[in-house]
Amino acid sequence: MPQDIHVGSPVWVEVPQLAWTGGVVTSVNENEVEVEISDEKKVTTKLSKLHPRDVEAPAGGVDDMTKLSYLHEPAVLYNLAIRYGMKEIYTYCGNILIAINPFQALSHLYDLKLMDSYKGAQLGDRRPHVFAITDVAYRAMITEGKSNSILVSGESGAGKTETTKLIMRYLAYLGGNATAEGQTVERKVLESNPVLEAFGNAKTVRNNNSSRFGKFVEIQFDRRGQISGAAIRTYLLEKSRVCQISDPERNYHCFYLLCAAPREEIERYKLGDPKTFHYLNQSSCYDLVGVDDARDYIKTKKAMDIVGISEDEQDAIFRIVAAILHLGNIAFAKGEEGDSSMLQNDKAKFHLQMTADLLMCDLEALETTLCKRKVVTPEEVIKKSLDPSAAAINRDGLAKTLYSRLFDWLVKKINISIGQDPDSKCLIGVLDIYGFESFKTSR
Ligand SMILES: Nc1ncnc2c1ncn2[C@@H]1O[C@H](COP(=O)(O)OP(=O)(O)OP(=O)(O)O)[C@@H](O)[C@H]1O
Repeated sequence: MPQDIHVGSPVWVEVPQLAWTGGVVTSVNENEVEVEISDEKKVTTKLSKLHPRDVEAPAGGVDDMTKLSYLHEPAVLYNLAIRYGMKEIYTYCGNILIAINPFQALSHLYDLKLMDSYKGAQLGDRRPHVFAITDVAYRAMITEGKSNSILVSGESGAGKTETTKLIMRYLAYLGGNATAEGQTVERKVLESNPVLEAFGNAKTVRNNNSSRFGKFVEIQFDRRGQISGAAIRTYLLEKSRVCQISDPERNYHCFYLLCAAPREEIERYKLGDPKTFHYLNQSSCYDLVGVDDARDYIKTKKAMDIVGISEDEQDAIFRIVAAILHLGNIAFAKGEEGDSSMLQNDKAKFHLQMTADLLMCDLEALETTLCKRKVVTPEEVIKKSLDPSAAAINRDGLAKTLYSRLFDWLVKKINISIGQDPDSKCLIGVLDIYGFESFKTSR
């Protein structure tokens, strides 16, 4: 709480909608303060809720917020807003870079000329930029001979994935030579993106293409500082989304892509309208504006070709995706014995049959797995019957495990295709992980 606020002090005061607005204190009465915010409009608030305002701060804001007289929330937000208004999306706070999503292509910010200008420059010599941060990480790696990491964090839709791609582009510029490895590795990492996105991204309230997993991209370098390999590690895939989605979000893209596949494939996997699948119809959102799922299905398959996933493997992948959709439609009813369950109807039997066919497993074994739980005691193994709701939970557990194993397998395959360098001297890791989101309930 500022001690020196008195009548006439310029302050920031919290107001609905605007978050913060500037004003001048007109009266102080113990803890109650009256602030004139504009056109003789006044608000009354507690002294502890006010922040001092620097009236001498530069009109165009500052490019490094450690230069601000006051480093509190309203000062930071105001500075970022002024700069954003001037299309300056990057601002430093010491050696941390803050990037504001421009939601429009700013190609002049990322061209070759600009990359040249950041090469070897000291942090702060040039305008704040993601290339400057990357350059510092690279130079430190070269001079100290130690690996380095860049952490990219922010809430959903903030621009983490785009920023990660820009970091990789700049590292390829620094550590690649036009004909060889650097470019190839960067290209391979980027080319694997559509595959990762089809299986790890989904539409959320904030972002139509939200990554629902954390990603650590390792760019490996040899002794000359040239890129010699790369690897992608993934974390914390949001498994619950496979079985549970809320309106107006979507499940993982791959489910909708497969439902929009050419007729031959739809018949092979006995699919149809996404509205007929329990794992998709919990939300009323099926289509995305500007996205053609049928076209993206073909694009994903092409990306799979590029990363070396064979036709047979692609069939196996989509069989699992289809099996998960059928699995979700296996509904249970109360069985004859107490606390037991059985398939609800012929429709459930059809989906069980389809799941077993697609997963190439025994139908009865699958049914038993869903309706019973194995309890291992020191003496024996008991099969305990499950009531319909426990069987549904069991079914969802299987769907989640199948999906996350499939995702892990894809990542492994992508890494083989990109190629790691076992003798790499150092690496730069880029961690793209969501943060700052607070949910009412954590799933
Ligand atoms: N630097 C940028 N220039 C232009 N557009 C951008 C930039 N950064 C982000 N965007 C736009 O914002 C959208 C969302 O960004 P992005 O997918 O990178 O967010 P994210 O933080 O990774 O979100 P999530 O955590 O949900 O995956 C992008 O699809 C792109 O349209």
